[in-house]
Amino acid sequence: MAKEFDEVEYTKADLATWKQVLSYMKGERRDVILLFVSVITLAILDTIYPKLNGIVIDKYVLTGNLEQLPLFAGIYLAFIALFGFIVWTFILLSDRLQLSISYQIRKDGFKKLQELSFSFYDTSSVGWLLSRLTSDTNRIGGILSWGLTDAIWGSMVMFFVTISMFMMNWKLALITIAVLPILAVVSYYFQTRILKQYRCVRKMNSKITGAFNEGITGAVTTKTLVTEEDNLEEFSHLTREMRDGSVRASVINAIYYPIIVALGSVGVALIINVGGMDVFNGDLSYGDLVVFLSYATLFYDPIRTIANLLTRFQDAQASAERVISLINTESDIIDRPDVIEKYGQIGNLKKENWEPIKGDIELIDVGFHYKTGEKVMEHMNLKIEAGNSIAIVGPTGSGKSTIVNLICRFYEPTSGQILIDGVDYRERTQEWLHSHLGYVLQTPQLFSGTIKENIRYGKLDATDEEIIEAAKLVNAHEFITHYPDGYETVIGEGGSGLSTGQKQLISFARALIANPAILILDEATASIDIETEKLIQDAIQVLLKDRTSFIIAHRLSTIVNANQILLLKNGEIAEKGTHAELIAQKGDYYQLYMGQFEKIK
Ligand SMILES: Nc1ncnc2c1ncn2[C@@H]1O[C@H](COP(=O)(O)OP(=O)(O)OP(=O)(O)O)[C@@H](O)[C@H]1O
Repeated sequence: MAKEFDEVEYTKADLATWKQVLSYMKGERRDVILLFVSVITLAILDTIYPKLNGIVIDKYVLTGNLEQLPLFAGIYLAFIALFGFIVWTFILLSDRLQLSISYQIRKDGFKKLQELSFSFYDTSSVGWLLSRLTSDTNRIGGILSWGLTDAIWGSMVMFFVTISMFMMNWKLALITIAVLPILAVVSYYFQTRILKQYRCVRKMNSKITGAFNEGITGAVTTKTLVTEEDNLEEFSHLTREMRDGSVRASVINAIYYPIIVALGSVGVALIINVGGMDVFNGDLSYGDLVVFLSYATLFYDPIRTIANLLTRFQDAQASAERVISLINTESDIIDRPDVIEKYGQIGNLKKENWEPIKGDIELIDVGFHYKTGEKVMEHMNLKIEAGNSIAIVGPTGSGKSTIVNLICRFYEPTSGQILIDGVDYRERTQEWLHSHLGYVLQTPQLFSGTIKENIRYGKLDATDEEIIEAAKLVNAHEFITHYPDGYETVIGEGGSGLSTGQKQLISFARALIANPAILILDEATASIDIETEKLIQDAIQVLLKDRTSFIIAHRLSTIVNANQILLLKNGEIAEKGTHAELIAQKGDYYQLYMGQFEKIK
């Protein structure tokens, strides 16, 4: 089953995962050290600041020694300036660390997505993958930068304040610390509940994103099926649940904060009570009492931060597991080490060892089943000589796409062999095969950019002349030059602004300029006007010339012109031959021809 948009599963901390996540900080060693130093310095300054107040009260205010106050004003100013500088430094460093970690994880994730085979995409939805590379990576980056900053600052403040308190008055120090366990338990209790609500809100948010996605991509279908009202009701239900979850989180927050403040006040009240007596008895100065009151607040504050961090860590743990599992996913189709050694891999292609390709293809006893399904084909044998075109026809689900996916090595046979120029294609790298392979999809995939750029995707170093030549050969030149900007015309995402036929012609030009030895053409079924249809039929013949081609064919002209026709039925080659031979056989192809192709002649 495809993974859900934002599957939320929470597990215990896993050291191996965190070790791998922490390795992303390796390159940032200098920033991490600087961050540690600045946060520890901040905690020290936080501890010193109340002491300054105590000294001013005891030494100058209470003694009336006011002439020294301007000196202290100067010290305060210097202190505040240093404080500001440290805060600036750690905000900058934390942000930088977060961005850099997220960037590196995202880069590795994207690289992995490029490497993974088709079978991976059979079970992972686009939404699920997007969540991994966006919100999950942000969460990991956040916990490693801001989370770490908060944790170090919080624990260091508590550490320095505790030392300072014990140095001043151990009795008051113990009273301050006594409130700590109650605060910690209460904070953890509430933070866990708040987090639970936020998870629920996030899950709803993911579902809403999914609903938006489906609403936008399926807008036409929704309208034609008149399901707007049902969709709206479903969407309202999701947004209501999200609102309710957010309100619940706010309510818990609203209860939590007064309780924390009240508990903190209990600590402060105890200090005033006991400390007041000590001042009265002369065991404590006024200044130190004021310092203790400040310390109580300073000491309790990090509890909230740390409790919040502990719960956020659980979230980040789930994110880390999902992202790391994605990054560690092994592709089902991998080249053998000795093959990589000889032919290289992306980043280090050893093209000098690449044999030129002719385009002979042979399937020997090929059997195949998808990971999740039953056998799609068994003992398939087929031999195609270089330069020949094969039209594959057959009912839906008969295995047409499967056979071309196997030839492209998007999937590998589960038994048997596929030979290219007499050699098992696993003896060479995927890059070798794919660089000699062109695939024109039924729905042409165009990218936002100019028409020229779209054609150039086929051969990145193509000259403008080559691009125009290719466009001319596939009958695209004329309509392109009709645009005021010609080849520089900017087309939108997915080729919006162009008709289906025009998109097809551009994708033909792109395939032609790549000049692959093996071409796969999934012919479009969409009917287009007669004039464009004729242009497309002619362009297909140009495209197929002198290369081994497989066409999942729907047009009679393509089928008739093919060197061989394969009629597939339940993953088997039911009939094979030229059009004339198969018509003469009066078998299934004949029936199909009479019943279906006849109409679309
Ligand atoms: N990714 C997949 N995972 C599991 N089973 C699959 C997958 N793709 C196809 N199948 C199954 O394999 C069989 C052959 O499918 P295939 O897509 O090759 O047929 P097809 O002839 O191209 O069909 P169509 O004309 O509808 O595109 C079908 O039974 C299909 O359900």
